[in-house]
Amino acid sequence: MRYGHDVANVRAAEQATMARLPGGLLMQRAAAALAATGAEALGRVYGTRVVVLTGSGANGGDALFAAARLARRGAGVTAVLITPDRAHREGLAALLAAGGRTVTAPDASLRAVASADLVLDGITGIGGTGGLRPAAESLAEAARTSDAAVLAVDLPSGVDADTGEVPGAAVRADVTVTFGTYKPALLVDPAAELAGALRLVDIGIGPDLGAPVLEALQHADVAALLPRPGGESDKYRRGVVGVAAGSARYPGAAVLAVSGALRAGAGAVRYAGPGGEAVLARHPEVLVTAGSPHAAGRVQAWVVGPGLGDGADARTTVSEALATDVPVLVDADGLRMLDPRTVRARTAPTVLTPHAGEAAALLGRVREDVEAHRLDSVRELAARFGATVLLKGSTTLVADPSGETPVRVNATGTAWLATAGSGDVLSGLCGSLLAAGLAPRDAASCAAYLHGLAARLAQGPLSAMDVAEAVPAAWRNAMGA
Ligand SMILES: NC(=O)C1=CN([C@@H]2O[C@H](COP(=O)(O)OP(=O)(O)OC[C@H]3O[C@@H](n4cnc5c(N)ncnc54)[C@H](OP(=O)(O)O)[C@@H]3O)[C@@H](O)[C@H]2O)[C@@H](O)CC1
Ligand SMILES: [K+]
Repeated sequence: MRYGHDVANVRAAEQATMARLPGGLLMQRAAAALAATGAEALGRVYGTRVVVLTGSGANGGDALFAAARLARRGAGVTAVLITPDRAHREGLAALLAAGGRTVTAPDASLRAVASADLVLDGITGIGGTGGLRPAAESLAEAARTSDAAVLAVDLPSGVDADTGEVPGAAVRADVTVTFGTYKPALLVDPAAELAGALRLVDIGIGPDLGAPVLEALQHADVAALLPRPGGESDKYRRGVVGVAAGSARYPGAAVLAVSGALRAGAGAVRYAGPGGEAVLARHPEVLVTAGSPHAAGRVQAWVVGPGLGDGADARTTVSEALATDVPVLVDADGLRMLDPRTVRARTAPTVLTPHAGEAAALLGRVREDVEAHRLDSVRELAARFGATVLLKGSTTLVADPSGETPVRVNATGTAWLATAGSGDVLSGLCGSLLAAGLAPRDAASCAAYLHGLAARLAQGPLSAMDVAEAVPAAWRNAMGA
């Protein structure tokens, strides 16, 4: 598991650790790791040009100490002092002692950045608030347009550490070296997208960290959560999933949702709706009824919504599914028919799987607002509906209604997944895992993981059906088989 902790937690852990260790040791550990990553990015250190964007806090101190190490290995180092009278005193002294120089004039600073091989971004770390200020903004822009590798210290400056929001100008890094734990901004978009490759460095604060606010599943976690059929498994033990999706107008959504469900280990899939013929043509093993969910027979979870359209039948379908006492996943068109009171009153779990536009409609906001505040939005939706919410996106988020468990973040997705119908496959996949008995948060986060991994394994341009067909390979891959 990869964990993310908020700033208050990191600061408390830092205090507790520092009380046991000699002063300055944490910063030296941070600087050593930064210098090593910087040297790796440069290939050969001697004779290269390194520029430090130096802010007024300890983030700048880390960067200055790291630069001093590179200067001692023969790099020509220039520290751009954004607030010259407030630069980290010991860090600056170390750099000057190692032969580095400083620059403060705006023109000279921008020229130094433009001709650098490596830029160390030490403007702000976890102490930054709001977007970059104007002086820092032009330097960040110069770094972005230069050929230099940009190495962010702890976080790309300008992002909001706790929320992953990017309130204004920010640095775009190629690599971020972060200390002690991941900060939410490194895992949640839009900030995560500015961080580049991530490198987590253990500086010794781990034992003092409290509960994480974020978790990202890794292969081993998914392998431990996925169901394995035992010797005595019958179809009900493996889970029977009901799919109420598709319409005369959109039969494809039914086929895709069923495909996702079949490939995620369900013992059987029952389909209810007008798309039965199309479903059977592709998947003869499915038990089909033309009626509504009531007519479908016993299932252990329902997937309802993809391609339903918005007619009266669609409303009946959604309310019948919600009236059952099994887990229900609501997606796509089904999300437009949701009343928070009905969802909250359910005794079995409900999972909602909106993309940003659907989430915005549920929250009464505009899409851009949800995209800018993803973590907030997913938490608020989960609380408002009393449901587990999976907010789709380049980094998919899964929040539980209690608000007490860490939000799960999935990073296996690829841009190729933004293809028509891929969400239908995801809902089927997740429905299967719910039917197998996984807790809603586990089902949703494992489904997102497998879905993203399937798209990666399928490689390159792909259709939604390609994603569904690659799910078994993703499953085997996660299981290490
Ligand atoms: N945690 C750990 O264990 C360890 C942490 N370590 C390191 O410490 C870092 C945290 O250091 P920190 O607390 O000094 O804050 P930091 O991020 O340098 O920024 C604060 C300064 O920036 C300024 N400023 C604020 N907003 C701004 C903006 N938008 N644009 C421009 N400037 C802005 C603000 O100035 P002011 O508002 O007062 O003008 C303030 O002075 C952490 O990220 C890690 O790198 C390591 O040494 C190892 C151990
Ligand atoms: K930084």
